[in-house]
Amino acid sequence: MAASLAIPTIDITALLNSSSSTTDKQRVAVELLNAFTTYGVFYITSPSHPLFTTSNTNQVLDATKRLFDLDAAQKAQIPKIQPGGFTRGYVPIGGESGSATKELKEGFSYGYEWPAEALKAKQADDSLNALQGPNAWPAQASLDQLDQGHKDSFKGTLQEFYLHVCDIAKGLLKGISLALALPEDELAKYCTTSETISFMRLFHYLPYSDQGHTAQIGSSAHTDWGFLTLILSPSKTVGLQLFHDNKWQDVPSRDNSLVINGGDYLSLLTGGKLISPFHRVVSNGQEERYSMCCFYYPDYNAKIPLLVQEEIRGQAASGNYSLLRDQRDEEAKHDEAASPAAKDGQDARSVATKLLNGDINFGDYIISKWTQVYRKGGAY
Ligand SMILES: O=C(O)CCC(=O)C(=O)O
Ligand SMILES: [Fe+2]
Repeated sequence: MAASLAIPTIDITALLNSSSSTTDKQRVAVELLNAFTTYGVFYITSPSHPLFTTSNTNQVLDATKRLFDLDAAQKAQIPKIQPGGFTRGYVPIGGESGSATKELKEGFSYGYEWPAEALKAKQADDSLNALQGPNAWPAQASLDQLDQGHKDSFKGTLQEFYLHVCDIAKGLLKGISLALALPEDELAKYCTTSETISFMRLFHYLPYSDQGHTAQIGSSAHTDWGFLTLILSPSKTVGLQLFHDNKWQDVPSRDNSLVINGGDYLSLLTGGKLISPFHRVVSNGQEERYSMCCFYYPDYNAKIPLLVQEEIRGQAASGNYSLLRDQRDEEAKHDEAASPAAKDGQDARSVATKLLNGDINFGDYIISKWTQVYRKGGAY
């Protein structure tokens, strides 16, 4: 097993209460700055918040397991995610990869639950952006089965979990703003409608025996593209790893806490000062692993202004950002015509330059990213 790092756990309570003193918030901001500039990965907790309780973790884990325990025919009824950025529904094994390696996981992706009337009105006047839309829940008969004999509803549990995690993300934005010596509400300006385009992904990783992690992997080495990733992983077995000091090192889950990863967007905003960590998910060859990951995005229309002046954008762009890298598999890279990243005669690299230059917004860009990691070969 790889060595373990001294990754801090930060109590973010002061960022979640409107009555907190500036001193208390500043104290958390200092810890965040330290964690973001050392690893880009850390744990957060807040003992008084319902999210960080064993009973909540068990409830969310139980709902997740129930879903993946559905039989193949029921899973086949759940709409599968499609290329194109708006990812809702079932992710079949092999249906996505950030590299040419097969990722041995299945997933379920959901996000903001629009009130029916609001959704209808927005669909009628065509005012939804391309990352907004309805969730793709299992069929009603499957939902009934998922709820049978359980006091907590499957859908209700997951909806509440999503809202709680988004609240935590909003709290973190305050702390990160302070960490950057910016007004507390500065970063929230880039995330005014984040809750409606961000989403949660439930993952079920399957064990594989290749401990070189080359033939198969849980999640290929990558950085996350958005603002923040918030991960609940009750599995105690090895899984998430961080590339640090030139080697892969375990980031084991801790009770009553979430793992936070800085995203590429946040890192680029800060000229690379806050790290978007290079990470992957591996199997120990024996156990299954479950995780629930919220990918918190900036607004669809967000650009990437440089908020921290002490470093230049050229330096930032030289970092290892998956956001700026072509993640299609090798075969697709040779088939430029079939690649949306290549539209208008642009290759993935020059589209990334457009993003950095502010000529394309985050939402339009991220759609091409999702198409890069979509894999046609997914099977149940
Ligand atoms: O499952 C995890 O713990 C992390 C997954 C991940 O890194 C990702 O999907 O971007
Ligand atoms: Fe990730």
